[in-house]
Amino acid sequence: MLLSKSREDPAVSVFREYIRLKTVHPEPDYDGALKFLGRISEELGLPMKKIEVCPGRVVAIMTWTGTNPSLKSVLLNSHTDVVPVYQEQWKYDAFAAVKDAEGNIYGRGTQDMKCVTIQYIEAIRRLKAAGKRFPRTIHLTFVPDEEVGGHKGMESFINHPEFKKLNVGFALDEGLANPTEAFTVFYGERNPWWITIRCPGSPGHGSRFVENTAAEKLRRIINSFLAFREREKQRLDTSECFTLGDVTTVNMTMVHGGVAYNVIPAEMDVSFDLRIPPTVDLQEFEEQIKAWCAEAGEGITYEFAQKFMQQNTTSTEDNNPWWKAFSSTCKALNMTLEKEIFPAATDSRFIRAVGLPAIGFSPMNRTPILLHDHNEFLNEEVFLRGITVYERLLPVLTAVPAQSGEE
Ligand SMILES: CSCC[C@H](NC(C)=O)C(=O)O
Ligand SMILES: [Zn+2]
Ligand SMILES: [Zn+2]
Repeated sequence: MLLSKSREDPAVSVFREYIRLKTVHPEPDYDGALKFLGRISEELGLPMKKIEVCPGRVVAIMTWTGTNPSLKSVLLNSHTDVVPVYQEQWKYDAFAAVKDAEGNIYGRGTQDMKCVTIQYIEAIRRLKAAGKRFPRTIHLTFVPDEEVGGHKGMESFINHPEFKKLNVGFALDEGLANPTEAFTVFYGERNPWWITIRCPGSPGHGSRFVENTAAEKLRRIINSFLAFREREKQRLDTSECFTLGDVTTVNMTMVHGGVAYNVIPAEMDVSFDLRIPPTVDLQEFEEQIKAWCAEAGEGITYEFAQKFMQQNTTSTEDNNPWWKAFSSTCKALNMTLEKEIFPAATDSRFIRAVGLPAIGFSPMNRTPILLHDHNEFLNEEVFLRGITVYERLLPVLTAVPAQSGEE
C-alpha cells in the first residue's frame, strides 16, 4: 500500500510526541515521561516496573520475557532527560517537533536520545506484531539524569538490587550521529575528570609588587595545563587514524578569586574539564598533575568534582559473541561501522564499570552531529531506517547462544 505524502508513519508521530514532552533540565517533566512510557507499555503489552533510585528519580523498566528467561538478557538503555536550549537561536520551537519539507524533525532530543528510545520501542512493536519470540529476554530501561552526570540515574540504578535481577549480558546505549554514509559505534569512553586547583598566595595592597601571589601560581598552572592541551591537539591534528576519543582534551572552564580591584587575593582557583582516553595510565597522569602543582609554587592543592577511574572497554573482536552478533547484522544490512572511543561520558560507563559489555550506537548516518547544539534535528527517513536496524539486531542479539556460565 502506498502511503500518501501527507500520511505520517505512526512511529514518526510517536517520536514527535515524545520530543514535545519537556524533559528538559533543570526541571525535567519526568512524570510526563513516565506517563507516556506507561501508555506505550500498555500498547506493547509489556509490563513496566518503576524503581525510585533516588527521591524523585525513577527508572522505568519494560520487559519482553524470552522463551529461555534463565539466559542473560539484552538491555536497551536510554535516558529520558535532555539538555536546555537557547530558544532564540533556534529556527523553530525546540519542543514543537516541527517537521520541514525535507522531513527534518527539529527538537531537543531528536538526536540525544529520544530517537533511540522510540526506535527501540517501534522495533519491538513491529516484532511483536509479527508474532516473534526470542530466547533471551529484552529489558528496556528509561533512566533520568544522564545529562547531569547520571549520579541519581544510572549510577544509582547499577548498584540497586533491581539491576542485578535484570541479569544483563549485553547492553546497547546511545552513540553519535555520523555525517557520512557510515555509522559510528562506541566500545569505550574517555574518563571525565573535573578538577579545581587552588592557588593560595600572599595578600596585600594592589599598588605593590607583592611576592608569591596567587595569580603568579595560577598563571603557571594554567600554562602547564594549556601547554599539555596544545601537545594533545597536535597529536590529534597530525595523526590520520586518531579521533577525539584517542587523545586527552583539557579545557579551562572556570576561574574564581579576588574580592576587590585593589586587594591582592589570598587565593585564586582554576577548574579544568579533562577527558582521558582508556589507554592512559591514570595513576601516572595524576602524578603529572601533582608535578605541575609542585612546580607552580607552594601550598597548591587540588580536588576533583568528578574523577571516573574505571577504564573498561568492550571487545570488538569476533570472539565476543555479542559484538559478532551486532557487527554481522550490520554487515548484512550493508552498514559500514566506524569504531571509536566516545569523547564525552554516557551512562555506558556505569554499565561497563560493572564488567558488562556495552556498545554506544545511535543509528543516524548522513546526519550532522548536533547533540546539545542549536537546531538539533533528525530526518524522518534516517529515523525510520534506524527502526529497521533494531528490528534486525534484536532477533540476532537475543539468539546469541548460551555462553559458559549461563544456564
Ligand atoms: C561527566 S558527567 C557529564 C556527562 C556529559 N555527557 C554528555 C553526553 O554530554 C559529559 O560528558 O559532560
Ligand atoms: Zn545522551
Ligand atoms: Zn547529551
